[in-house]
Amino acid sequence: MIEARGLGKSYGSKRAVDDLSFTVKPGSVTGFLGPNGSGKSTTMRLMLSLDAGQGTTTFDGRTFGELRHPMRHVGALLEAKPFHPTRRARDHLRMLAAANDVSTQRVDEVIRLVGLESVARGRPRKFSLGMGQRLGIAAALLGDPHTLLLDEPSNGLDPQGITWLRQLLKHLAGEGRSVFVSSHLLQEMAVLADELVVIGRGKLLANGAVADFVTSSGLGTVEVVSPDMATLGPELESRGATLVAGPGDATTVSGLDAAAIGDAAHESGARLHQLTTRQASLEEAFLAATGLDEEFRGGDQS
Ligand SMILES: Nc1ncnc2c1ncn2[C@@H]1O[C@H](COP(=O)(O)OP(=O)(O)OP(=O)(O)O)[C@@H](O)[C@H]1O
Repeated sequence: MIEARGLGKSYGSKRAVDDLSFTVKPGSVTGFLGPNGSGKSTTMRLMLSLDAGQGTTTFDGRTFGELRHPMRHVGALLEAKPFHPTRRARDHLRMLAAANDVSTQRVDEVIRLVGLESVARGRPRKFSLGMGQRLGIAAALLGDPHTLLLDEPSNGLDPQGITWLRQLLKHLAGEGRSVFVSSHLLQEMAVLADELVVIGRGKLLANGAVADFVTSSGLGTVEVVSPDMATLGPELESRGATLVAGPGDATTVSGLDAAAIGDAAHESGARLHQLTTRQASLEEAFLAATGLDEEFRGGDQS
């Protein structure tokens, strides 16, 4: 279990992270989402006491600094290519292993796990971004930690690599570990994460189950087909719904769920031929939650 309490950090007059508190549960993948510059990387550095700032983060009750062999408790990937360009990949991992009392056998195990066997004796200088990420992930996994903190681990991975990473992180969470992972890829997060921490301009916007975040956006709609729409339409509007014609002969209703629409149809004597709930996507919910908190916004295409 990770518990972050009152995290804060300013750069000059800019408040990059502002009184941020959240929890990350074991046995699940927790996605860390926020627009560009919202403070994700700063938060992760604060959690590991790599930046001076306010607040505390505990990992199963202890701060990072209190852990005797930190790598055996918390594995972290914070930036792309965090290794010496000319030190061979395997030697880099062996050095980290030695410093943390981890066996050489484990070094070879993680090299296999991330699929770098064929280049393990090569120098990272020649690695692609994706290969570098795999080496960073290998380093994070070296101490077989109970907690993982990964900043944009899918950066530079190809589609097969992203699928591999998803399966790996789900597997690790399934073993009871806490996995905290930031990503810009919302569609990937939608299939990877069970829980979310969402921030905007350094402040917490949401912390909870992905499904609750999407439902609470209120962006879900219901497609209704009824031969008695002339009766049902005004009835739904009087109950607070908004109606839009289509698709096809359906009417798209927002503001009421399927049960409320079914009740309204029953009470007004309207026949229902179809009632289809359409959930909002994580992307729609994220954009609705962070729309006003976006610092860097591209221009409209016109
Ligand atoms: N070393 C620094 N000096 C000054 N300002 C900084 C520094 N590092 C980060 N910032 C500022 O703090 C804010 C948060 O940055 P951070 O990198 O934590 O955001 P992020 O959510 O990780 O961004 P991205 O999604 O683009 O990687 C930004 O406005 C950034 O400009």
